Amino acid sequence: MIDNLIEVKGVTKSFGSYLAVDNLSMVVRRGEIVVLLGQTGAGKSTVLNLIMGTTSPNSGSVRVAGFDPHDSFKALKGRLSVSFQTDRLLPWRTAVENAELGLLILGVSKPDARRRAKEWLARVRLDGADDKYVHELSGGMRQRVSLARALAIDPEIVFLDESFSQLDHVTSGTLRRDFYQIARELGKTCVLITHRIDDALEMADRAIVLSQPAKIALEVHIDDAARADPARIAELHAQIAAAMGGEESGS
Ligand SMILES: Nc1ncnc2c1ncn2[C@@H]1O[C@H](COP(=O)(O)OP(=O)(O)OP(=O)(O)O)[C@@H](O)[C@H]1O
Repeated sequence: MIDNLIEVKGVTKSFGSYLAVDNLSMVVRRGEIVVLLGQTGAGKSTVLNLIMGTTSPNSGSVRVAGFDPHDSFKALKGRLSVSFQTDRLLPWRTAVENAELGLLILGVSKPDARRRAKEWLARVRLDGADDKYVHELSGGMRQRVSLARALAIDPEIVFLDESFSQLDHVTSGTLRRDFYQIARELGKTCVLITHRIDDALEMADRAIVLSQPAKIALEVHIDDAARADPARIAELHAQIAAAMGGEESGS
C-alpha cells in the first residue's frame, strides 16, 4: 500500500502568461489531514484541481495513489471525493436523494445506496431530514448533506474547498468539529483549503501556507499537544498570519 498518497513534484502551472503555480513540491501521507492556506488568488484551488486531475501541470508531476490523476482519471473514480464552498446539491432531489448520488453513479444498487445515504445523513447529524428538499434546509444542513454525499462513497481522499467558509462562525465551527471527528475516526486522508487560520489550527496535522504564485511559504506541524497549549497556538497563528502576508482574507 502506498504511504505517500499524494505526491506533487516540481509542478508549474500557467494560464497563458500568468504563472499560478511555481515549482511546487509537496507530499500528503495516508491518514494525514493537510490544510492549504493562502490569500485569495494564491493558487490553492489550482493546486487542488491539479491533485484531483481536473487540470494538468505544464511541468513536473502529480501522483495520487501512484496514478497520474489527469491521465488516469478513471483509475481514481470513486477513490476521491470533494465538497465545495457552495453545497452544489440538486434542488429537485431530497436530502437522501442527493446523498446517494455518488453511490448510484458508482453502480451501487438503489436499495444499498439508499441505506448507506441514510446512514451517512444520520452520521452528520441530519436524521429526520432525509425527505426534505434543499430549499427546506439551512446553509449548514446543506453543507452536511454535501459532506454525507462526499463520504458515502468511502473515498480514500477527501478534499474540502472552503466548505465551511460561507457559514457563520458558530455553524462552521460545529460542522468543522464534526467533520474532523469523522475524518479522524475513519483515518481519512484529507486536503482542506481555507483562508481561515482557525480551521488549520483546529484540524490540521500539517498546515501549508502558499504564497502567490503557489509555492510553499510556510509549513507547520500541529499536534494535540500544541492544540492544548494556548501560547503555542497563538505563536502558530502569528507565524501563519505573517506567512499569509500579515492578514487573514475575511473570516
Ligand atoms: N482556468 C483559469 N484560467 C485563467 N486563470 C486562472 C484559471 N484558474 C485560476 N486562474 C488564476 O490563477 C490564480 C490562482 O487562482 P486560484 O483560484 O487557484 O486561487 P485561490 O488561492 O484558490 O483563490 P481563492 O481563495 O480566491 O479561491 C488566480 O489569479 C486566477 O485568476
